[in-house]
Order: sequence, then structure tokens, then C-alpha cells
Amino acid sequence: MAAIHLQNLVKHFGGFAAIKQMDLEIRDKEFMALLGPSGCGKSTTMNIIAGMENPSSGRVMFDGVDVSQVPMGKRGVGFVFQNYAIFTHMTVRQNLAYGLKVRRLPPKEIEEKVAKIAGLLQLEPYLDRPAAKLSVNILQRLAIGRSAAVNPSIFLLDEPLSNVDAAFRAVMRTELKHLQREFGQTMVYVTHDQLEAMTMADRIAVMDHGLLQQVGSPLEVYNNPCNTFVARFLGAPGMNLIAGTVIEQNGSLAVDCGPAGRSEALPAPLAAGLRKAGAKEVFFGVRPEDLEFASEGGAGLSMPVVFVERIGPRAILHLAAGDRTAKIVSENLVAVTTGERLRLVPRPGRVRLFDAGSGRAILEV
Ligand SMILES: Nc1ncnc2c1ncn2[C@@H]1O[C@H](COP(=O)(O)OP(=O)(O)OP(=O)(O)O)[C@@H](O)[C@H]1O
Repeated sequence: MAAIHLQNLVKHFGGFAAIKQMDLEIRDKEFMALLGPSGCGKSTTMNIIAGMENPSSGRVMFDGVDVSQVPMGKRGVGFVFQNYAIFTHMTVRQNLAYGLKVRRLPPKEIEEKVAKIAGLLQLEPYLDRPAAKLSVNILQRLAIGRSAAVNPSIFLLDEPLSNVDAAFRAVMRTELKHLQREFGQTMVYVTHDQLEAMTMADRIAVMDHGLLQQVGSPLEVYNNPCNTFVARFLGAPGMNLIAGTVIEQNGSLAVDCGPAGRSEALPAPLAAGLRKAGAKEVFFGVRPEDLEFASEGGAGLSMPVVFVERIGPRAILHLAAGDRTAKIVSENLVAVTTGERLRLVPRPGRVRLFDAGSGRAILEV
């Protein structure tokens, strides 16, 4: 068992609050990604879990036991940093065996464990090479292997893939997930890359400015962001948020987005949520892949294309009407040209609304 509970965590550096308040439960054997922009407090949170930093207040619990005062070496956590920390004077095999030797495991067991981890991380061809001669990609794979070899029940990884190249990063995303399943560890993974978080994590904890914004499965946070920060931060491009005013329309509610047009009648549960919240000024939120072309004349947004960004067979259309902007992602937008005005409606069930003042999502009722 290795569940982690951060209780009312606060961390100040002098007068600066790097973590303003944080309460987070990470389940046993869970792959949790801490995701957020640079400076939001991800590494500080990680360092506190590892015991490298002490919280200013609050507690760190492992399986219900308070470890806040337990030194790093005694917490039984594995830690991999952005900059690989390996012994360059040793071979790959010696590096992988190092932690096991320190723990005085029998040589036969060490050999078996090294073989297993080398197999999982595809390090077999390099086993007898000096670490000093390895590429950056393989060095980072070795750093992960060395920490994983001792099979810590809690494995912390702080941006481990940020220095490796894009193709290798894609391979490592699959391998890390596989490694975690194989070893059954609780893994906490710090990243500012939403793709890494979305592809690997069981749940994502999204942070901004020292505060936890939302915790949920990748699809939960992607489909139902709790505020405009999460809506924009997840997705490439992020969710379209078009400023508008709530209006009565034929007994229902709609959103008037000024020069960008006006929405169709909102679905009843969302309209009920709006009435309950009493919000007037909102952001009309829809993911770029959820906007569809509509026939002329009906309700829907109407915006000209200002730029077409092609990425192989895929295209991102940039639209703008006055100060309102939106993007559409599609696989087959070959015929669309700059200047063309498009009429758009969201796919059924894909509209999200946010209060313009607080940025919070309007819940369906
Ligand atoms: N030892 C320290 N002393 C003073 N300020 C610090 C210290 N460590 C971190 N900070 C500040 O706390 C804030 C959070 O830092 P942290 O490294 O946790 O962010 P992060 O989300 O991991 O971002 P990054 O990916 O850039 O490291 C930043 O503003 C950082 O400058």
C-alpha cells in the first residue's frame, strides 16, 4: 500500500507563497500527474512529498501515517529529476545494480532484477557500456531504470522527459505507463506538458498559482473543466471561450456573442444551471474539434476565417469577428480559404458555459 495524502499543505519561501493551500489524495498504485504552467508549484509539491522540502504548514501522510518529519532517505520514495542523475564512471549494469547492492540483496537477485528492468526499458544493448558514453535519451532512460530497480512503492518523476527529443518522448510515454503497471507503484509525475498528462495519468491534478484547480481523470478534466483556466490549459489548441451575454430566446436561453453571432437555444439542463447561478455575462465554451459547419440562415456562430494552419492532413482554422476569436480543428478542411465566413454550431452536448466574472463553470441542473 502506498497512498499519499497532502493535507492543507502550505509552502512559503520568505514572503512568497509557492503553495497557497493544497489538499490532495493520491490513491495506492495510481498514476497521478501534477500538471500546470511554469512556477505554479508542481516541483515544490513534489519536493515536499519526497522530503526534500518541509511544508510551512500542513501534513504529508503515507498510508494514513504522518511522514512530514521523516527525512527523505527514510521515506522509501524513488525520485527522478529532469536532469538525469547517474554515475558516469560506471556501466549501465553497475548503475542499475547500485541501489540493490546498497540494500545488500543477494547477487543472484540483483542479476534478475537488473535483467528485468533492462528488458522493460530496452537497456539490454547498453548494459556493458560506460554511462559516460550514452546519448541524453538513453541516460534519462537509465536514470528512470536506476530508481525503478529498487522498486520503491512511491515513485516521483519531475519532468523526466523534458530534455529528451520528441520521438523518444513518445516512446517513453508508453514505457513509463508500462513500467508503472508492471511494478504496481504509486507514481506522481510532474509535467507542464498536457499531452504527457493526458496520455499516461489515471488522474490529473491541474495547478495554477500555488492552488489546485481540478483533480480528475484525463477525460473528466478535458470534457468538464471546472474553470476557464483548466478549459484553456488542456487541449491543443485549448477550449474556445467566446464572451457573450445571456438572452431570452423563445422561452429558452441563448448566448449573444456580439459580432461572432448568437448560439442556438441552450440545452435545458444548462439553461437551468444558468438561471440558478444568475449569470448574465458568460464565456461560451466549446472545444475546437466540437464545432461543426451549419447550413446558412439558422442560429449559430458566424465568423470569418483569418488564418489556416495546416499540420499534415489536419488543419486548424483561426476565426475572428471583432474581438471574439475561435479555432476549429478538423481532418478534412482542404476547401476552406482565408476570408470565408463560416456558420458554426457545437456538436450536441458539447457546450460549456463559464461565469465571466469568476471564471467558474456553470453546472447543469
Ligand atoms: N527555494 C526557493 N526559494 C524561493 N522561491 C522558490 C524556491 N523554490 C521555488 N520557488 C518559487 O516558487 C514558485 C513555484 O516553484 P516550482 O518550482 O514549484 O514551480 P513549478 O510549477 O515546478 O515550475 P517549473 O516547471 O518552472 O519548475 C516559483 O515562483 C519559484 O520561483
